[in-house]
Amino acid sequence: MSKIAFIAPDKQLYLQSKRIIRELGLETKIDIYLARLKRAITLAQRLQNEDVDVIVCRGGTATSIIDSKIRIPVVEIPITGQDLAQLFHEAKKITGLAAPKLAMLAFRNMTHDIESLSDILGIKLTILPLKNMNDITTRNEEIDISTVDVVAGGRRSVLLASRKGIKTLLIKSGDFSIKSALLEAKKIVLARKIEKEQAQEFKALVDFSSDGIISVSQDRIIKVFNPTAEKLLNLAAKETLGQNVDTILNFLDLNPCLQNGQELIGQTIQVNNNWLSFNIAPIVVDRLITGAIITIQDITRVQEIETKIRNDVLARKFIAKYQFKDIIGNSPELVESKRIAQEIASIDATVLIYGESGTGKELFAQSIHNKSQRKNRPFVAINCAALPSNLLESELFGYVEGAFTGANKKGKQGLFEMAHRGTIFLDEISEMDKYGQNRLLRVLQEKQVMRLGDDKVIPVDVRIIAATNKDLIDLISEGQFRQDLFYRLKLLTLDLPPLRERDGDVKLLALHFVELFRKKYNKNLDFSPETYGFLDEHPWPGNVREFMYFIERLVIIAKEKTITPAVLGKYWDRKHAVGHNKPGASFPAAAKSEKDQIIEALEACKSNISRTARMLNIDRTTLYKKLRLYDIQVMKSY
Ligand SMILES: Nc1ncnc2c1ncn2[C@@H]1O[C@H](COP(=O)(O)OP(=O)(O)OP(=O)(O)O)[C@@H](O)[C@H]1O
Repeated sequence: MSKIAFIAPDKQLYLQSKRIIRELGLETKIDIYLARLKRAITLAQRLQNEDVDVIVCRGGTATSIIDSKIRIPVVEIPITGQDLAQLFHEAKKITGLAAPKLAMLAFRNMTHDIESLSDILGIKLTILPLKNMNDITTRNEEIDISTVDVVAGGRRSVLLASRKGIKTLLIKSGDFSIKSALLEAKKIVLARKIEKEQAQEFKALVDFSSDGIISVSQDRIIKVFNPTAEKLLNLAAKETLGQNVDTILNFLDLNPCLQNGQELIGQTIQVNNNWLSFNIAPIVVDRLITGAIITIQDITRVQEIETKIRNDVLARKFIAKYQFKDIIGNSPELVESKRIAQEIASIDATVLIYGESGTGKELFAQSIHNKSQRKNRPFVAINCAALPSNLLESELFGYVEGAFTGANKKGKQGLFEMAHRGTIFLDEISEMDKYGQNRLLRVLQEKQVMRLGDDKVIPVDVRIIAATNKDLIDLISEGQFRQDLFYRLKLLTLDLPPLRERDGDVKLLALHFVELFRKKYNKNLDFSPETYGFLDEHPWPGNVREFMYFIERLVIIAKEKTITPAVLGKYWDRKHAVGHNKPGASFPAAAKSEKDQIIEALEACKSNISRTARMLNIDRTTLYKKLRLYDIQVMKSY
């Protein structure tokens, strides 16, 4: 099948063009057909489907094919100056007049420049333009025999005119006209080849792009819908191509782009539970907006890559290491807490953990994360009491370049962004100030964060586990805590019992920690059976943490191999006993000022906050407060 099809409406033109094509040596490149009007249209449509690049045709048949909305170009055989000169010459000959009055019925596309030529040749010419085949009859009826000497036109026009008794001339295409049409067709084939190659390259680019790409025409019809767009929007291209974009992407406003050429960058929209980023740009041809290109990115993917890079770069591993099996304890209270926590793990909702300091709130939070569907995603923990409120906010929500004095030049990703798809553990939530609470509430409500100093929202999918050792209801009544935030947080609550209420757990924990620290410090040490009972009597106000540090210290400093209650008394830490010592085992409280005591303890513990708090036998929150109260600077970061 050749790329050029010549459709001759009559036999004479068929034979003439066949000869010309042979003369030009184009037999293999051009196929010739004989067909008129309706049959020619059907033929053209078939040829278009058979990959023909261009059709060559003449007169009314060419007009009819073009009108049939065929998609491939149709080259019309023009009426050239030569054809006209020949026609006018014959008109003079058959009328015997020097200046015959000639009426020409011709399709408009055939009559370019005819009028100026008729002036030069001294012919009185009236052109009766034809829009379609029906016009032939109407125009013929309009011809006034008294004012016309000759009628020229196609086969049908000539037939009707001769019935009126007027002299007629058939407009014939000369060889030159046919050749120029064939050369034009050859040029088109070449241009289409280049165009097709470019389209192929463009298609490959679009098909393999990791971005979704949609192209829309000025009249809002979808022209391109690539495979990534299909995947991201969960729509098949065959259902969207040719459709109005407003019915398919009704959440996008294309007016500013299609009407004013406005670009839109990074509009984030949630589609089918996926956060997607949309860019819209106009297609401008010769300063006219001819359509728009929409590109789509999966934010989740972008964020995942960003988080991964960031984590790799910062070597910050947001990993939860504990699991439920690491939580030691057999007491019914603890067993029940573990049971509830495991139920909670399977539900993807906000959790609020209540428990005194050191009861294992973070341990439970990590275990919940590790048993949840988010277990392969980040677990990010932050203690809300550890940082002054403005720093806490920038840590949690991030900031943009120049958001505040001292802000990192390039801005910073907040922990919420880093925790995307994972869990964030907000310990000591009661210490978050009102601004932080407002922002947190927005995150919970809208599932998006806004960096400090920014006006762009970043969608985040984070499960929040908050913990407190304070009664939030008391804080609400004091106006310190937002009630609406409280209700949002307490969807699932978990109460952790203090160690003093866990029957039998002290012994289990003692065995566990002795084993742990014996290995760690390579010491051989055991407890006598009575010692467990002795340890059990202590209220352990700092709960498991306090107990764990106590055993660690004992393993390090005891020189005896077996720890009896008497040996225990010997190593009972005096400072450790301030305030909450076991009844009857009180030691004199230090006479130093509280500030000095704290500074001394900080030095002894190399600024380790947890150890310092343990040494002073206060919880970490209280220590942070006292540090602020006495304006004590801690050199090492905590
Ligand atoms: N049941 C337990 N079994 C083993 N280790 C425990 C248990 N409970 C707590 N721990 C250990 O005690 C320490 C304190 O636990 P964790 O930090 O989870 O307590 P917390 O309630 O979050 O404390 P705070 O409120 O002071 O932040 C951790 O080292 C943890 O591993």
